[in-house]
Amino acid sequence: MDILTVVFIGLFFLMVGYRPPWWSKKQQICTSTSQIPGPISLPFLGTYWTFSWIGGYSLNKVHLFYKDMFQKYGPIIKEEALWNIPVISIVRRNDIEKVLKTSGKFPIRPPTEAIAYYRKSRPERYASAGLVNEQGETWAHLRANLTKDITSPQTIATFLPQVAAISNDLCALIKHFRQKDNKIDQLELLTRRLGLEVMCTLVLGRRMGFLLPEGETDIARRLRIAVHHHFLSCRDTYYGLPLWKLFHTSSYSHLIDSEEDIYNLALELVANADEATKESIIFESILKAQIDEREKTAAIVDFIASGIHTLGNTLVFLLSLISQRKDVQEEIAANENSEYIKACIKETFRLLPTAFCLARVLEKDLELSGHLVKAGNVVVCQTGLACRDPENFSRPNEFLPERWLGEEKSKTLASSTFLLLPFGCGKRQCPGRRFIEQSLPVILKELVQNFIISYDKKNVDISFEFIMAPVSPVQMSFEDR
Ligand code: HEM
Repeated sequence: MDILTVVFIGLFFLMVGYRPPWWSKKQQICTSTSQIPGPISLPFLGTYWTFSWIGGYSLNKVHLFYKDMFQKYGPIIKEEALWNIPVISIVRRNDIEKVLKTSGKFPIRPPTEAIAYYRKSRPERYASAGLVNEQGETWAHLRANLTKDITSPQTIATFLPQVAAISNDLCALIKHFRQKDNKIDQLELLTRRLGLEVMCTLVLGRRMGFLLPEGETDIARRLRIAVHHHFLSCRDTYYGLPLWKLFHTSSYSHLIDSEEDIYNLALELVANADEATKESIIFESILKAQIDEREKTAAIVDFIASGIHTLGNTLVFLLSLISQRKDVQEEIAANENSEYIKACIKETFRLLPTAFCLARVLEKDLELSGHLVKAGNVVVCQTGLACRDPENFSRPNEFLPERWLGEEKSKTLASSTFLLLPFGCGKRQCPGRRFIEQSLPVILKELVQNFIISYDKKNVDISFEFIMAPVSPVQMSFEDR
């Protein structure tokens, strides 16, 4: 074939519109974030309107918004914050993997700006924005100095007998509070009291009595409420219009009030420290850490506050799912094999994660679903939705702990890589992960060995409160086994 024939054939294909696959693939890469689809963005205000009465979505159902957006626009979508700053969400596994794998030495999780701003305004109390919201070298210094013991398997193992004793107290409390028909009226309040007792025991080294049947102590109630308000005001300042930068909005005032309450209550708890507290491994390691003195109180506050609702809500989700399957409860009660319980917990995190997405600031330019996204952009990995995608898991909306066991296990583990990340990923992942993963089986086993748990509803109603939370009140039955 001479050169003229090749040119002629080439021209012919160009004219009839045929393009080889490699050609169209290259051509499809959009190089500007403005080409990423998403809801209409208004000048200056961006896409905030979607969460108003015009848009029809509400912040407490933000997960439904993302579900609809991916259905409407495809696997990559763009929202715009104030000043039209893009926030990109992705749901495909290979995109999520790319983003999480490119994190460098100091991964950047977008901070809760309002907290960072407030803490900066109180230099007499705070030396930085704290472990959760700091970045770069300051974050790495805090992380290295504060998390060694809380992530150590040996240290955690010493706490497990206390976790068992606390779970026992929860069972006694359920027996005390349940009605004649075995129903507990607001289960979420009891599980958060458990979260409070567990976290204080871990950090302060002594039992606080927050689960005593004579009623919630004043300090426990105030701390539980302050942490709840804190999460809600974090959500409102983070996702709402950031008017708090101009003046003290009501959500910013709530945030400050709750930060102050939690700080003062934690100080009160520390001030009442007894010998046991002083001997606590975690408490001692915080006091000895080579960090600014102010960081130590902030760390105690952050550790206690991080665990109360995350643990309490996860437990409600777990119980709501196993309540649908009596056979699973029988298996847990009878089974000495911890693999089965771990499978139930994994399946709960897959279906009802308290943290349903992971955000990062991109450190490198990346091609995500046909779009070139530049370094510096905020990308949100929607892992919760990806875990319910039939492309990733068969029968994705069903609670099937079996998928994590036996023959199915390796297939499920392979398909869950970079998707099932309830505690995040990489250097910034949750330092409480190991403690929660070891404690939850102890708590679950204790409950299931005491009770047959049932729930009238098929699915627990969830609300976004900065983390996922069950809509109050959750009524469940606890019949003696
Ligand atoms: C069910 C319980 C919990 C869940 C689901 C959970 C989830 C998470 C997630 C998703 C992150 C973000 C990770 C990332 O960006 O990669 C995180 C960060 C964090 N969590 Fe947890 N968490 C739980 C319990 C705890 C507990 C008990 C503590 C107390 C030790 C804790 C302390 C923290 C801290 C300090 C960070 C910030 C870490 C950093 O940025 O370096 N969490 N958690």
